[in-house]
Amino acid sequence: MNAVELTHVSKSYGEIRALRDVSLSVPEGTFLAVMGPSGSGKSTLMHCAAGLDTPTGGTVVVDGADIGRLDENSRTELRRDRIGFVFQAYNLVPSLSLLDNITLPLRLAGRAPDAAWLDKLVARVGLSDRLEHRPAELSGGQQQRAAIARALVTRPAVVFADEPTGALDLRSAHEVLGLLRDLVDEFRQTVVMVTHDPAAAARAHQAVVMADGRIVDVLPRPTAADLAARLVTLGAR
Ligand SMILES: Nc1ncnc2c1ncn2[C@@H]1O[C@H](COP(=O)(O)OP(=O)(O)OP(=O)(O)O)[C@@H](O)[C@H]1O
Repeated sequence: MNAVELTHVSKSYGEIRALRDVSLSVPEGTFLAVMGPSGSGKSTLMHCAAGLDTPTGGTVVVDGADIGRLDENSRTELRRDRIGFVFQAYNLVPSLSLLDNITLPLRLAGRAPDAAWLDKLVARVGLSDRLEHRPAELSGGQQQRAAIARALVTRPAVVFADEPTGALDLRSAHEVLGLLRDLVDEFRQTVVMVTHDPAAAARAHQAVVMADGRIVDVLPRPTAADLAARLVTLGAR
């Protein structure tokens, strides 16, 4: 089954056509990277796929639910319970401990943590001995790993990661990407990641390249060199 399925999705902002007839399937348990020059529509694609923005045309199905047919409450619930988000700037709550940050989505949903899953997740992201710390006491890499645990705590159908390594040094970025890939391989977590970095996208199972609101390339098992070369030709147009 597909965790996410976009069919003929378009999105216009007035005269600007940010997405033009985009169709895309993300099978469960796979890792997809979305690349493309600035302004090509990556964020718009992700926002439409995550129910944060409403397409002008086409359909978006997440975890079997046609988002366009849901009322606002059901869409909010779907986002809260079935979708995880990881941002470039981590977006942890500074006043909360790491543990409270990680379990926040469950509290918002009025759900009790599954203790076994929480332990496993926290151990897997390497933060078991940091749970009482505040975000400011942690490195950027540790904060992003906490944000990844927070995104996974509800066992969502899909995690959307927007430039998750954009603020990290090379070594932390490598760790975070390795972690995302492992979560896909070990837990069959579906991940969709927007990135400008060909080396990051090369960790995905598949990469799509966007230009002018369209998907212009689909690369299975992408290499950093192939992606970098493709982006150079797009940038040169
Ligand atoms: N809220 C908005 N109102 C008007 N135009 C918008 C809005 N959001 C995006 N756009 C336009 O839609 C197009 C696609 O933007 P989008 O942010 O999706 O690109 P992107 O590939 O994510 O770029 P970047 O890599 O710079 O983040 C651009 O022309 C942008 O200016």
